[in-house]
Amino acid sequence: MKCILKATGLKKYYGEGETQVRALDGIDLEIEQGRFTAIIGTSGSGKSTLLNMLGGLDTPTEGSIRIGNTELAGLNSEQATVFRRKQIGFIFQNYNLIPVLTVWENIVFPISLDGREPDQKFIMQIVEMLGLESKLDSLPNNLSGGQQQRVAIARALASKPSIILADEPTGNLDSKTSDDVIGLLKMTGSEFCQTIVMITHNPEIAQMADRVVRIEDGKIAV
Ligand SMILES: Nc1ncnc2c1ncn2[C@@H]1O[C@H](COP(=O)(O)OP(=O)(O)OP(=O)(O)O)[C@@H](O)[C@H]1O
Repeated sequence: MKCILKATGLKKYYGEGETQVRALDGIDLEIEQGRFTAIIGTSGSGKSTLLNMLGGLDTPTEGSIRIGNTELAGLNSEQATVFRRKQIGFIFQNYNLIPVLTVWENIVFPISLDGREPDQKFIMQIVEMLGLESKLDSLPNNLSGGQQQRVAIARALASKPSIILADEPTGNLDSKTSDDVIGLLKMTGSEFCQTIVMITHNPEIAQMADRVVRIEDGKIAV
């Protein structure tokens, strides 16, 4: 299968000298297109740092990241922002919805930022899959945690990114809601042929992935 995301010799060090933290200490990782990869590891092992690097939200101390044919280090910050918005959908544990915007406005917000027209038909398909049709005019604070996370998923999918990066997306949800959300994410992922990379502490969710990568002390455990 085609490799869509490749990290080579990835290192991220914070600080210097005795207090230096080696959050990532030499990661080589290839992610295949269309697959669901779970990233697991103990707290502080480097999972979020890795995901942030893979999505270009932070820059490595050393090493390179290639997404498709694009080398992230070759982009200036403006190009990187545009690239991220088009190619990557992010989902975070805390949903990161904008409280003063309605559900619909939240979903289309990243697309409007790019000055693009939202594909209304496509987005309504996602909205229906996620069971959000009746909530489009609501404000996020009036929704349950599971509903808010579904809005965040819809927002991540709406710009048709090739990669979804999710950092503990179900960390704040009960187990039933969490299973539903992961099920929906897997379904939309396979429907739209998206590559999913997800950090999880939950072994049951990791079991649903095509591949599990364990991080230990900033390295991939073998
Ligand atoms: N901005 C920062 N400055 C200094 N150290 C940092 C910074 N961000 C992360 N670290 C350190 O890097 C290491 C890896 O952190 P990271 O958040 O990637 O771990 P994690 O595996 O995602 O943890 P968790 O499961 O608790 O979210 C930790 O020791 C953390 O304290």
